[in-house]
Amino acid sequence: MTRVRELSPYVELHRAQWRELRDSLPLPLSEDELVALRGLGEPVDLAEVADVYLPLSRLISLQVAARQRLHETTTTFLGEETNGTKVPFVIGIAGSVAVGKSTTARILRTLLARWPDHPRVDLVTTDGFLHPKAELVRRGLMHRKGFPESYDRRALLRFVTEVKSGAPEVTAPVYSHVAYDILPGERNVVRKPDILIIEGLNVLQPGPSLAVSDLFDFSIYVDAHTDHIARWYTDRFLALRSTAFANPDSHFHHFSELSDEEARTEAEHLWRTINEPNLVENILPTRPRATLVLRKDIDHSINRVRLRKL
Ligand SMILES: Nc1ncnc2c1ncn2[C@@H]1O[C@H](COP(=O)(O)OP(=O)(O)O)[C@@H](O)[C@H]1O
Ligand SMILES: CC(C)(COP(=O)(O)O)[C@@H](O)C(=O)NCCC(=O)O
Repeated sequence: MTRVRELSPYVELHRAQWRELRDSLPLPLSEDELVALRGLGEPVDLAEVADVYLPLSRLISLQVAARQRLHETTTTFLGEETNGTKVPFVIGIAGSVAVGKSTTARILRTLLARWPDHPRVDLVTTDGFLHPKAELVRRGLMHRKGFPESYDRRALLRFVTEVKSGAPEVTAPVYSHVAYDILPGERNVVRKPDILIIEGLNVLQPGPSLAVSDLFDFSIYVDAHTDHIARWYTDRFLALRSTAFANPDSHFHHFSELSDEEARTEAEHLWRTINEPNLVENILPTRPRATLVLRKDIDHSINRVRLRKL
């Protein structure tokens, strides 16, 4: 194992080194199951699940048990009964638009739920905590979607606090890419999970006071070269013309008729004016805070893993 440098809190491992840490765990996922978890344009294969995600699920599983013992220590110190109650273990997954966070989150969710010690794994995406469209318009933030100020950060913090406090049922709002808005009356319900995964662009942002990242027990940053992500964003935009944009109800339906060249120009404009500045100004600066960084090559494959060990 190579150290990044002396006295560094990180260890950086090539995939071949990280793979060894699987410790002969069997692969509990079939090809068909993986296909159902993959997002548009995400080519992750079973070899990557075995090499990258299985060791990761083993590390997290060990940390879930250790964290539980730590909570019990605090409860005992306070003179309270432990009663065997478990505090949900919270994992944050951050990274740019179009880097593949949602695929990472879904694979991890599925693998973690196959461990007997923590079968109840819930996944919530932070787009549900975007302010509704009318509020974004009122605040002049329609071109800042995904920036920290476009979210109701207090509601997100309250949501995770309630889940960690053991509330029997906590609900989160639901965002729709089709409506381009929060869906009124729809809620995601979370009922005392063993593990909660929170996935979103800016989940690792620190706050002026307590931020949601302060409640994470483990965090993952999905990383790639900015120019590569720009290409993935454009490629996905082109592919969305015949999938999501083809839906007449889609907010972006007018894009479905664009030629390749027109679509490329539009995607590059959206990338340059919204998603790249958000990545550079807000998301990338949070990378050093992540417990684990998954670094992708231009072909989307994960080739390096950086773990914070201190
Ligand atoms: N305009 C859109 N219409 C429909 N689906 C979309 C649109 N933009 C993104 N998506 C989907 O939403 C999910 C999240 O995308 P994104 O926020 O870019 O994160 P990531 O690519 O890192 O998972 C992906 O599955 C993507 O395919
Ligand atoms: C909905 C999003 C802000 C991502 O939300 P997240 O779940 O990461 O908080 C993003 O996918 C998005 O739609 N951005 C707007 C700019 C664009 O469409 O490229």
